[in-house]
Amino acid sequence: MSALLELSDLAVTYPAPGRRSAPLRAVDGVSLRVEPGETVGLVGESGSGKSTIGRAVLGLTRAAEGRISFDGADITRASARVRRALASDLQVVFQDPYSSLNPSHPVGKTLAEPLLRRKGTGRERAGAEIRRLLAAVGLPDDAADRHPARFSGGQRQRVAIARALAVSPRLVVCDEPVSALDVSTQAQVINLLAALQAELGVAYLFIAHDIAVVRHISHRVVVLYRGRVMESGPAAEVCLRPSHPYTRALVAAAPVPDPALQRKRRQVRRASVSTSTAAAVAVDGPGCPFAPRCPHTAEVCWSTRPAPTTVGQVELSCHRYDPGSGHPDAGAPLPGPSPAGNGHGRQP
Ligand SMILES: Nc1ncnc2c1ncn2[C@@H]1O[C@H](COP(=O)(O)OP(=O)(O)OP(=O)(O)O)[C@@H](O)[C@H]1O
Repeated sequence: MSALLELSDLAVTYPAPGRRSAPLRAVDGVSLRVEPGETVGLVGESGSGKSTIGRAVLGLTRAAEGRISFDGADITRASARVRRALASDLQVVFQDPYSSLNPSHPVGKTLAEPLLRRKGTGRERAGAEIRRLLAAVGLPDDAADRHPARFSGGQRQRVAIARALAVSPRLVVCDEPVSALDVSTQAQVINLLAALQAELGVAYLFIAHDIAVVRHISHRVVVLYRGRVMESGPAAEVCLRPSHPYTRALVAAAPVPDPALQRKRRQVRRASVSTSTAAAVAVDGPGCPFAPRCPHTAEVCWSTRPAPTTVGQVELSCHRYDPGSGHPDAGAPLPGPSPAGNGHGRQP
């Protein structure tokens, strides 16, 4: 059965700043699926290609190679007309709602626009729909008369979510939707997204650099490094028992409230990732992109790109992972409670 969203070997390149250098492969051979009603988290450090994937799905950036399909239809190079038609199925929530909401429009007008574009929706029906949407995202009716500047950051993000949901999309690309919010507001917005998903059956491609946030909302997680998938699988497996040294480093970097545990985690992180300057230098060689930072490298890691292998429900791209013994430190639980959140990843 076809997925709601499917990326197959997606590559996106950007022109290099200098004329002589090769174009940057910001996304390189990424494959993933999002099923209806599911949340797939896309996590990685800054520059790993997360937003580029989101933009390619939305048709804002061109794919250089590979295929993007939505509900079985190839949309990789969809025309503007097809994209316009897709807008009712495919929506986005960005990190900064202030820049994506029109500051001179009251919120009611912003929400009315997509509703009135729908055939057969008159002003009266749109008004009722706006009240329903505001209630769904936990805002009072009179929010419709206020301008974006009169809301807090968390409330503005609720407005952005309401606007995305106004057209009853089947998939929302959430690009760092909570990164600009304080921790307690983050939790409220995450819980809101999860509740709306349970009610409406909408799917999310949820992009964030914080693995704790991603784990809390996602059913499945895809870990990106330099545009390539390092590890993917059920959120609980990937985030609680990370196998790839890079995922282990990401998990160990997530803060925990206890300073003693934090110290132990820092030790794990140091053991997981080399932090030397030389190691931070980009490699575009034939090997594993993580090799310069990895403490487990062998010769093959420098010469050959690792192919994804399946270990239980997880897919890993690592030459050094041995399903029997793992890496020297893989599989062992990280010290202390797992990063924020009280669940073990969400069940589909
Ligand atoms: N328009 C662009 N032109 C040239 N290079 C770009 C462009 N957009 C992104 N890049 C580069 O592509 C790579 C991936 O960027 P991208 O923004 O997708 O990563 P990200 O994981 O979303 O990071 P962040 O969380 O910082 O946004 C980075 O090296 C970035 O500098």
